[in-house]
Amino acid sequence: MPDQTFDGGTDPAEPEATGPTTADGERALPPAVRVSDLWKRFGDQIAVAGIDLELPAGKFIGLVGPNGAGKTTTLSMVTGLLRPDRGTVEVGGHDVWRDPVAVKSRIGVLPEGLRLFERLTGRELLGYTGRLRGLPGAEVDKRATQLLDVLDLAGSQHKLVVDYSTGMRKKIGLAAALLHNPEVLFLDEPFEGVDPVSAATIRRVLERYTASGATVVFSSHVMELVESLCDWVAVMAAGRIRAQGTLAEVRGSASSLQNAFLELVGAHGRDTGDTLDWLGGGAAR
Ligand SMILES: Nc1ncnc2c1ncn2[C@@H]1O[C@H](COP(=O)(O)OP(=O)(O)OP(=O)(O)O)[C@@H](O)[C@H]1O
Repeated sequence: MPDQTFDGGTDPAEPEATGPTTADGERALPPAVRVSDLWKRFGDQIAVAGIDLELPAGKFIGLVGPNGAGKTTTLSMVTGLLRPDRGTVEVGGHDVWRDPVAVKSRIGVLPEGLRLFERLTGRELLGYTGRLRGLPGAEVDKRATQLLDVLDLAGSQHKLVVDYSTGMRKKIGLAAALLHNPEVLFLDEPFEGVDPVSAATIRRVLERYTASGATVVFSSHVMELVESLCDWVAVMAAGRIRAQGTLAEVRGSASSLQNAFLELVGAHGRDTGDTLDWLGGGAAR
C-alpha cells in the first residue's frame, strides 16, 4: 500500500495491504490487473477484439495506440464503467463485474471526458469525494490540503470547478482519484491539455506513488512521455494488443519506442506526399 505518499494512515475501506516489492524487486507479486478474452462491439464496429493483458503490480504502465485503437473502451471496461460483451477483468484478484465494490475501493480513475461536480469548489469536491469513499472527515481534510498543495491548486481551492482550466480540472480529478489511496490508478490521457509545469508536478506525484508499491496504468499517444515514464508498455491497434512487456522488450531492436510503435501498428513509412499534391504555396489553387 502506498501510504507514505501523502502521509496518510491506512484507508479503512482497505481490508488488507498487498505489500510492496522488496528492495531488490525479486518478490513476484500477483498481477495488478488481469484481462482475459475481452470483447466490445458498438454496432458494426469491434472496438476491442479479444484482448489478454497481465499488468504487473507496482509498475508505471503505458497503454499506447493510435486514435481509435480501443484504449478508452478497454480502460472503461477494466474500471467497471462499461460492461464487456465477453471476457473477464480482475483487479487485485477481484472480478470487476462480480465484485464491483471490492474493486472500486481499490482503484482510482481519471476517465476521458472527466465529469466533475461543477458547482462545487475544488476543496468541496475533494471533501465530498472523500466522504463518499468512507474516509473520516479529519482525514479527508488532511489529505485534501496536502493534495491541493502538492498539485499547486491551493490558491484555487475555493474557486468553482466550472471555472477551472483544462489543466486544473485534470489536477483536481487526479486529486479526487488519489484521495482514498488506491492500489491501482487508471488515467486516460492524464497529460493532455496540461502545461509543462503542471505535467512535471503530476509526474512527480505519480512517480512517488508508484515508488511506494502502487500501480499506475495510463493511456497516451505521446511516445517520448511513455518512454521516459513507464517500466511496462502495452501497444494496442485496431482493438488488439500488438505487444506487451517491459519497455526494453517492446522497443526490441528499434532505436526508440516511437519507431517500435510505428512498426507494430503498421504505420512506418506511410506516405502522404503524393496524395496532398494540392497543398502548399507552390501548388495550383
Ligand atoms: N460509444 C461508442 N459508440 C460507437 N462507437 C464507439 C463508441 N466508443 C468507441 N467507439 C469506437 O470504438 C473504437 C475505439 O474507440 P476508443 O475511444 O476506445 O479508442 P482510443 O484508442 O481511446 O482512441 P483515441 O486515442 O482517439 O482516444 C473507435 O472506432 C470508436 O469510434
